[in-house]
Amino acid sequence: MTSPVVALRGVRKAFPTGTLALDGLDLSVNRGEFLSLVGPSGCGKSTALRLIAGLATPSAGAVVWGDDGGATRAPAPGDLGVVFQEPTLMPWATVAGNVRLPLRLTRRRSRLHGDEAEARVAAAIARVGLDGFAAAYPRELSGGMKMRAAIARALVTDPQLLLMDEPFAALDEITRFRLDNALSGLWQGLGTTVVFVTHSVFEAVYLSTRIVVMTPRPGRVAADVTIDAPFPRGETFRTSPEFASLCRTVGGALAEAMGEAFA
Ligand SMILES: Nc1ncnc2c1ncn2[C@@H]1O[C@H](COP(=O)(O)OP(=O)(O)OP(=O)(O)O)[C@@H](O)[C@H]1O
Repeated sequence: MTSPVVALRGVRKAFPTGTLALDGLDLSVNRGEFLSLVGPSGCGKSTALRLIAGLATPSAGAVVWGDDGGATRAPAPGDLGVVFQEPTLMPWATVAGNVRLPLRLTRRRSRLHGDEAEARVAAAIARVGLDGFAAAYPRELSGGMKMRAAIARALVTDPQLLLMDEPFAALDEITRFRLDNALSGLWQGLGTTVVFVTHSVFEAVYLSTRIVVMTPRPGRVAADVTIDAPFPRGETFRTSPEFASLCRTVGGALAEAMGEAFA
């Protein structure tokens, strides 16, 4: 029996410009899963993520948290981690200073003492493979390292849900593969629920336990595909016939959603 962390129920989102981004979107995010959203450009993937993050509100329908039978209780600060395509680090602060920020914003609630907060920051930095860079400034880091710092910052509060909007899209392919591996390892180790937006069917299949394919705008669910290949999934999986077959299934569902034939 799966238990939802959050569900979008009959969600519609219309912007004041007249754009109808989402209409009739029903999507449950189950505890512990790695869920990817794929879909044509402009179908409302980021909008769906922003609604879950509480950065926007639905025009109709509801965002329902937990098993509370329909209450729309928003999560407490620190229960959510968000990572965008741009790492958005504070340039004047070190890696440790950037990673510490969410703890400073939520410390009163979590009553973390200074030492405990520092230990959490150090652990988060180590988790993403940035040992030795705690005192470095963002300008001293590569694009991949900046993204690792952004992930450490998102994970430092041990969120129950991690939302990621095309986090690796701007990185070169080798760095992207490395970060996919690092993220997959983190997810397996932490048991956090992840919702991940990507344009890459390959990346979605490699990382996910489930992929939701969305229709063109206004977005809703076109297909829901379970990816039940075992973890860890290294290069052996990436080059396997099973991987190729799953990519064909998801690619086919995407082409169908777009009303195209998939060769
Ligand atoms: N704040 C806004 N005001 C007006 N229109 C918006 C706003 N945010 C998004 N949109 C529009 O809503 C639609 C969905 O946008 P969204 O960014 O959610 O799509 P997406 O699937 O994430 O796109 P992409 O894959 O290209 O990143 C688009 O047509 C976009 O232009």
